Amino acid sequence: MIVADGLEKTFWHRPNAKGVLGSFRALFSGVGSAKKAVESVSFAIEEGEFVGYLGPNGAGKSTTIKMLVGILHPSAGSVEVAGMSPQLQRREVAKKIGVVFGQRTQLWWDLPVRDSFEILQAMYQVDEKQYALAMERYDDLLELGSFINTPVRKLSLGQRMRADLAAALLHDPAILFLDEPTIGLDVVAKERIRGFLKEINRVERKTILLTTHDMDDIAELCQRIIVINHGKLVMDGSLSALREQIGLPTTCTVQFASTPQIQQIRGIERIETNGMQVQVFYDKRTISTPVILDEISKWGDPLDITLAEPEIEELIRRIY
Ligand SMILES: Nc1ncnc2c1ncn2[C@@H]1O[C@H](COP(=O)(O)OP(=O)(O)OP(=O)(O)O)[C@@H](O)[C@H]1O
Repeated sequence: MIVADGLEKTFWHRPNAKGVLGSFRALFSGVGSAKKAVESVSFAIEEGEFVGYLGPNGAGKSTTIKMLVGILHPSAGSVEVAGMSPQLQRREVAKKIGVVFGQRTQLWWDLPVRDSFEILQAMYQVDEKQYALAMERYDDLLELGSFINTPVRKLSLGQRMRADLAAALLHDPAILFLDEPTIGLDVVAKERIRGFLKEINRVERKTILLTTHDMDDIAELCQRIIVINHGKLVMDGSLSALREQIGLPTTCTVQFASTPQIQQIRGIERIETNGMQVQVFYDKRTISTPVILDEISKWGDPLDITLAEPEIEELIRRIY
């Protein structure tokens, strides 16, 4: 469905020049430096997959998406979306894809939401029957009814995102590219968007590629994650594979009745204390939980013991 093969994008940064003449000089002087925003990135995404495309700020995520949807031309390598080139067959590819950039809207700012939808209907040549079906389905899932006649500029961020998602889906594309669709939303609005995305992936088998900095988006939605850093692909696999690969520590938190007499335990990663609370970080592949509990019981009287598997935030932090 989506194939990136040795994908690269180099941007040319020129020094700041003063005035129009200076800008022209800078343009033709050849002075400046090349910045590889995306470097030799390859992956293949099958129909119906829900993939998280992750990386720290400036890693090259948006640049990749822009090449996948045909906005940018790769400096090297190739892209295939629904069996076509987004650069050479932009119109045909546009019919197969829906795109949402969380930071920007594709709707007309001063027009009511419904008018934007009708413009998009005409642009994508969606027939009346399909349009009515889409409206019914997405109104049901996204509850558009309460703001369908409101100008886009008056919508809350959550409402705007719901309208943008419906707009991206009006022409029933098989593939969705979502660049930070939950950015800036409150917890309830995020949950609503996630529920919607899960539904269209599961029921309609939409293939979804999502960039996000929200760890709950990843945990709840993505069956597979691809991580890039400094433009290069550093990981591609399931979350559980990632956990195994990184080998992050399990945390055992113990609350003692009185100040514990802590002894070092061989083979653990580290111990952190906070008053009468102690946290032991260990890799279960090296040392078992019963051994840890046995050692801890020698330190004093535990009031409460909790075990926690590595947090997804910590996993991602380690890769970055
Ligand atoms: N049009 C451009 N011209 C020059 N440099 C650019 C351009 N677009 C992006 N870059 C640079 O390419 C690099 C990757 O940017 P990109 O926007 O793809 O990162 P990102 O992973 O999406 O980051 P974020 O999470 O902050 O959105 C950055 O160093 C950025 O400054």
